[in-house]
Amino acid sequence: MDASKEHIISTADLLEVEDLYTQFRFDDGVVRAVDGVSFSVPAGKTVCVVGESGCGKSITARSILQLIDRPGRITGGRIWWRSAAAISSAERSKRPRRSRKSTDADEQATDDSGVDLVALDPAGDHLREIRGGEIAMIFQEPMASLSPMYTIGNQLIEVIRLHTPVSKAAATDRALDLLAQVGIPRPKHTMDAYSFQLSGGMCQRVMIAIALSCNPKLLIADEPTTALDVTTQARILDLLRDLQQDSDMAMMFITHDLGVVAEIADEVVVMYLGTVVEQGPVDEVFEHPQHPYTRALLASIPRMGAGARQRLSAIQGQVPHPFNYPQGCPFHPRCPEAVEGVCDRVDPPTVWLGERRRSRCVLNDPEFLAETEPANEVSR
Ligand SMILES: Nc1ncnc2c1ncn2[C@@H]1O[C@H](COP(=O)(O)OP(=O)(O)OP(=O)(O)O)[C@@H](O)[C@H]1O
Repeated sequence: MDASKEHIISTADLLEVEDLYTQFRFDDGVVRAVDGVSFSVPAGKTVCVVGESGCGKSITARSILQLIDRPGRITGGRIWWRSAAAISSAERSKRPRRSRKSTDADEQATDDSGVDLVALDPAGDHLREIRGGEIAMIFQEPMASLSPMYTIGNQLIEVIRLHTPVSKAAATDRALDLLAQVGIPRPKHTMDAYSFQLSGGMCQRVMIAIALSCNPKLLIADEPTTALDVTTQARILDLLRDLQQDSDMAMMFITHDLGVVAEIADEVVVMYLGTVVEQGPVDEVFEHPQHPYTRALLASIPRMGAGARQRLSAIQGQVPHPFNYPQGCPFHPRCPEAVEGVCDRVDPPTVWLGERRRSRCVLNDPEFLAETEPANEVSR
């Protein structure tokens, strides 16, 4: 096992994404949406994934549950799911098959410490049980995720009964409890409403209730507040933070807003052009950012009390389209600290700066930089 993997694997990690590649293949090129991503989510903690638009945050999240539309495909890597249920299911899969529909792919996906979600049969029972059961996901557009054809109550009851064998009456009681838990003022009234009769904020609360209905171990939230007004955004964030703190649920929260990260994250994963450029405990990353991209992102946040005339520094240039993936460090064309002849030529090494802290930049590895600089190569 190489040194970088030793750091990633920890028994406390519930989810471990290991060198994940997801690509969209077209006649005229390949979009390398996720290009060798590794990170982990510890049980009960909130990990925020940040980066500008198009950096691969959503495709990483969707890859976890195999929700990638064609022509997209996971082309490499593993995604270890290590909940207690996944581990006991791994043990079950070693016994002779019984009633549960377990395919060869599902059996091969398991080892003693969990299940590799990438290797599960996309149409098999195992992935279906995990999706919406142990791992729930909420999206940016709550209205689009709810059906306008059925009442909120019907949709909530259906999800509850899909994953738990309870009577309709018991599912109705649970639905009412969940609506109250997510702060819906008149749960009984809302049970009979349709999504188009509710505000965006109320729809997102309903989606959170649906997500929580099976007591997930991990909630993946893909920019869940972006489509909402600022006040509603703050309320939904408070709700998610309270729910997460009251349970042992872990959260993977995708956002481009570092203000949100500062409020809710335990750890942060900074993505750029399909890669993780920096990762670590949120306080350490915010106080001592190691990657020039993280520094640029942080410099672009407006600061309270800096006065009306403060200048926001925008990051120069744009995220290149993954059809035009630059050679060397993916950030070098926009990087104010790029080293000519190095960053435009070689892949930056991943440098571990602590047990859960790393950065992917030659500046963090002076030895590698010294060895790679063109002047040194000539003299060798
Ligand atoms: N269905 C698709 N077909 C082709 N390319 C896609 C598809 N979906 C995403 N991509 C490409 O994959 C890359 C990563 O996209 P992704 O949606 O993960 O970015 P993101 O960081 O979540 O951005 P945003 O914050 O705007 O949601 C982008 O270049 C995007 O254009």
